[in-house]
Amino acid sequence: MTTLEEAARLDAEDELAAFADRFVPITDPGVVAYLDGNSLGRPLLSTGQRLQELVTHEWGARLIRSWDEGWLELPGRIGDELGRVALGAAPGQTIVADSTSVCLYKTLRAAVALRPGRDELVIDTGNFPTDRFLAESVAAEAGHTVRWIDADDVRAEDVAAVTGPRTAAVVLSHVDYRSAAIADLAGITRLVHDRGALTVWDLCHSAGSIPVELDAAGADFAVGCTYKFLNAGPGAPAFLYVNARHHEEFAQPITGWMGAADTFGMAARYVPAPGIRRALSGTPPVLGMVGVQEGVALLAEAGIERVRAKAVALGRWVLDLADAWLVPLGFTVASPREDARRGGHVTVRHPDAERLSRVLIEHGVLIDFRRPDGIRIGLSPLTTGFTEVRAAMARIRELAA
Ligand SMILES: Cc1ncc(COP(=O)(O)O)c(C=O)c1O
Ligand SMILES: Nc1c(O)cccc1C(=O)C[C@H](N)C(=O)O
Repeated sequence: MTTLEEAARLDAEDELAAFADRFVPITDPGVVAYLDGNSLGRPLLSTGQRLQELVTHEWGARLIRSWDEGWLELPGRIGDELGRVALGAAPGQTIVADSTSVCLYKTLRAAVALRPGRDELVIDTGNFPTDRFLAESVAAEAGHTVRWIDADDVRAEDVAAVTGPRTAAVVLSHVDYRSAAIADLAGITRLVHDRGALTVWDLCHSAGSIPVELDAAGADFAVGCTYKFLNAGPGAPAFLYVNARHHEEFAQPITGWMGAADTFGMAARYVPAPGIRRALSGTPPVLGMVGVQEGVALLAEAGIERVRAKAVALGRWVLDLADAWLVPLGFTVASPREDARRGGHVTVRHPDAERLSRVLIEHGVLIDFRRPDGIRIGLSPLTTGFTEVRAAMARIRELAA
């Protein structure tokens, strides 16, 4: 069923439909659909209000006193809430800081240092560039070798094939940025631990879209960004998770004063802070953290389970429309069809995807193109509607015909 009536029925039954009103409305009449929330989530109305208040009151009126009146605590406080709402992480293990790239660098260096005598880092060739580049540079710094998994959709058996007594750490994305394939976080973590190595999970395409159970899986480290499904804003700070069992030995390379035991003691030597705070380096980006706080608060209201249920329904809707309208035109579906294996977007492939993506964007269908031939349709359950998706798919059919 691909009718407008069916789309209207799905929208009417959508328990999360009202959450769209909490976002800055799209006023550009040229926009047919925003399907790129997995690259940049839409802004919450409350973020604008909170930023205004912060500038006027906390910054403008309270001035420097605000650091002691709450700002210094924000990275850990928001981290704990994010951990509770979306990551399955008990308090004291998640902190908001830096960019995902920098958090990856810190955790990779720390992971390698925790496994002396081992000299291999494992990553897949399909991973996001920042992950691959950093695995290579950390390996070069440590005198390690990168062992590549040559797969788009990494399975436990692929990891098993390249890990062994030389493996120090394995870096993987939980949800693949191109295909949306979900990796078996718990199973792979178990397998990597059986081989004596550590895991670093990239949760960029999971956080705020699909429930993650880091503690239950016994994960070692995780990083992720907040500007996608958490709607925190362009360049908003990332997050980093370190399982409590590693806190004492967690040694990250950017040893700034904010991660030191006594930040204002102006000590002669760096002594790391106890707990997750040692993952910090410099002054926390307070303005950027406002967006994270608002995004996490909204997610807490909506509930990650309901968000996931709607992401699955939206994904199925895209697949139904793609099968009916796009496959006959030469498209193929690159994302897993099984709901349990597909994250929060659907990618379709077409030989002319690059040109078609440009034309689609010109016509108000805001998707993105991922090399070599993928059109990525991002589904953000707090803002995306079923009628909106249908309108976009109809436009793709029309422009590709
Ligand atoms: C899987 C993945 N890792 C990392 C990043 C990027 O991290 P950063 O925020 O440092 O640009 C992205 C997206 O930008 C991503 O999709
Ligand atoms: N972080 C981005 C940026 O600074 C500019 C443009 C896009 C991005 C993205 O987030 C891309 C995204 N990680 C992806 O999966 O493609």
